[in-house]
Amino acid sequence: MLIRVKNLSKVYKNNNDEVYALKNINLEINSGEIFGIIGLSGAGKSTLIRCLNRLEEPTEGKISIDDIEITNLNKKDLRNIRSEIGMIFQHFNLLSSKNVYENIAFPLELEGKNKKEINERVETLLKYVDLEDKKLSYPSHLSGGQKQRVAIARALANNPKLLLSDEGTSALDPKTTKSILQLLNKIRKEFGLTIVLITHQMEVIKDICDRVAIIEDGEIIELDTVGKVFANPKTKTASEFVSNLKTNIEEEIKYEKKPGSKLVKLSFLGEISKKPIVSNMIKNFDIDVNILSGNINELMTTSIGNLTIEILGKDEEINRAIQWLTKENIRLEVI
Ligand SMILES: Nc1ncnc2c1ncn2[C@@H]1O[C@H](COP(=O)(O)OP(=O)(O)OP(=O)(O)O)[C@@H](O)[C@H]1O
Repeated sequence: MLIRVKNLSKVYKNNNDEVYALKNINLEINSGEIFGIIGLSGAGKSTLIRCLNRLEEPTEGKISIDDIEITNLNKKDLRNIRSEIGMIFQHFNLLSSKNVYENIAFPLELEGKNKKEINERVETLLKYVDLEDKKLSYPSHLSGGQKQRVAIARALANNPKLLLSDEGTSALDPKTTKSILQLLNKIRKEFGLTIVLITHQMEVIKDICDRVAIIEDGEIIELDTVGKVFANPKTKTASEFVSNLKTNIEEEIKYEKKPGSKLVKLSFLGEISKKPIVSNMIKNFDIDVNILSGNINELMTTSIGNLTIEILGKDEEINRAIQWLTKENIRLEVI
């Protein structure tokens, strides 16, 4: 589903208080894309994702989904389009009095499907999310990861074209988070679904998203492919999110810099990481290089390498080498 958001604003009014939760948001999300929205607490993420299915009413602006302007729809048409949008939540929102089978069957019952259709669909979904052995269990007897699998199966029951995830992995441990993200990616690939997710974890963006919007105080302050934001974050907030990912910073700090040397942190995006940059640098300039730390972050569509090196030599030679690195389009930071 192609989503277009134009000049979207949301103001919450409580008595005499006004909160500007979203300020003039513009974005397009492509069909089949996994689009991440990241921001700190209170930035406006939930408000934004909830406006996409009108769980929250926008104050101003337009939202269209596959060229249908949802901001204008009457209740009946809104219900129809909502049946094509699935949603999962941080705390799963399962019905505690219904077992796994009944939770997944619930949206199908609301759609008026007959028992046979419901049974076939629920069995298929149980298999898909790998929970066939839990079909008679109640939510209170499931782990967080299992609960989210049930919620995903329920969200997929009516074959939606768009899946919204409101912090869908925030309550899960890192290993379970990975497995849920893998499941979401499998769903996107196999069903061609568009997925929009909000999160405050850069790890989630790194692992699964094609593009990311960074939201702060109700505004989008950065929007690009995940690779570009990782390799070259433009705002302070984006830099902080990126650097919060595990790096070998501690080792760098422990390392004692020798007099006359420079510590340089290099970031390589995609193809460039395959070039023998360091050995070319040593050949071209009268310098020595010590590699202090390195890591590679695998993103959805590319990879980013980070390398921290110590360059030893005469000042002017080191500076020439640094200039050369910049010309090779390598992002670098002298520490
Ligand atoms: N129903 C409401 N009434 C009044 N203010 C609200 C309401 N819902 C959200 N807000 C305010 O709108 C702003 C954005 O909130 P929102 O929940 O969208 O942020 P968020 O980025 O999802 O935060 P979190 O990560 O903590 O959930 C905040 O200042 C919040 O206090």
